[in-house]
Amino acid sequence: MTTPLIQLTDIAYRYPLTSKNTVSGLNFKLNRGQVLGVVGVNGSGKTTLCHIIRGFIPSFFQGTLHGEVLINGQSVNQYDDTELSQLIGYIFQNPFTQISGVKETVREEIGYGLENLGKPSSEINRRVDEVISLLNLQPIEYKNPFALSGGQKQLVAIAAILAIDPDIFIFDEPTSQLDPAGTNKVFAIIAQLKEQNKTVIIVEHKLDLMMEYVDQLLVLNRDGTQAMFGQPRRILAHVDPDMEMALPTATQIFRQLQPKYQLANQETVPVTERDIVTTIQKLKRGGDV
Ligand SMILES: Nc1ncnc2c1ncn2[C@@H]1O[C@H](COP(=O)(O)OP(=O)(O)OP(=O)(O)O)[C@@H](O)[C@H]1O
Repeated sequence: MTTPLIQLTDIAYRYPLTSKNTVSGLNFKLNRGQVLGVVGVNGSGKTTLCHIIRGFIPSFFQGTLHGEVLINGQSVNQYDDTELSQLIGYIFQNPFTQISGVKETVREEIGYGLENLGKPSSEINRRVDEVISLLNLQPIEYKNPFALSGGQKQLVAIAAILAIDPDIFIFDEPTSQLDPAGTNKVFAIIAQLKEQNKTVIIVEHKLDLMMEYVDQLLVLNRDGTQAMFGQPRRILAHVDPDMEMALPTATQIFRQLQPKYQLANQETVPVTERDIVTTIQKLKRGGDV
């Protein structure tokens, strides 16, 4: 049996000076090449979970952490900082957090992570050129990172991580500052990462878009406990209506069609546009869904 790339066992964490756990009962595995979507209401602990996987907790945030995070079979705390930055790329929810503040151009900013890893300048230049062209950042290449809009900063933050080419990418709401064109660009990159067999964890409120790419879904309850983990089509078939969970449009349409066409509850439900179109086509032909 292959070792999962990421494995969480009985994770519970409490921030310093707080009286109860922010997240608890987290147990799941992710294999290389899988894309995990993380959903839950505001404050349910999505960012906290990302910090735990990246090892920022408890090294940076302190507090009380129970349980174990294994990356490739080794505890995340046993990697040194350089190894971890090369292994896991982290795109912060707030791109302002990610800008180093020590570089004067976008080009230098994008190469900064590689520079810290001690890469030769020829390699840094090659990688920076590649990601600038991938994300069409040529028009802002020589701008000061602080002069950028929020959306541009977000793309530069993503570019800097892509340049490092880690095995694992954690995207914490990567499109929060982006317009639809920028959002599509980010999802196109996620599709590419998936083709390259990278492992991706993404926190994202744009459920319909996210469903096109994720293999696994983790749903957090309001209190930071794990509600569900598994294949999206399966787990969304079993969402308790009392959970106040936002559902993808395709799943909502299916739920609305169920009473009209007397469709029994299924083991799987449509989660993408293509899923629901196929379901409707079958219904029109009078077939089973
Ligand atoms: N440094 C901290 N110290 C104490 N409590 C914190 C700290 N950071 C976050 N929290 C609390 O932990 C809980 C989970 O926060 P977290 O940011 O992980 O949730 P989230 O699901 O990512 O939220 P959002 O969707 O709003 O980004 C919240 O109640 C938050 O106020």
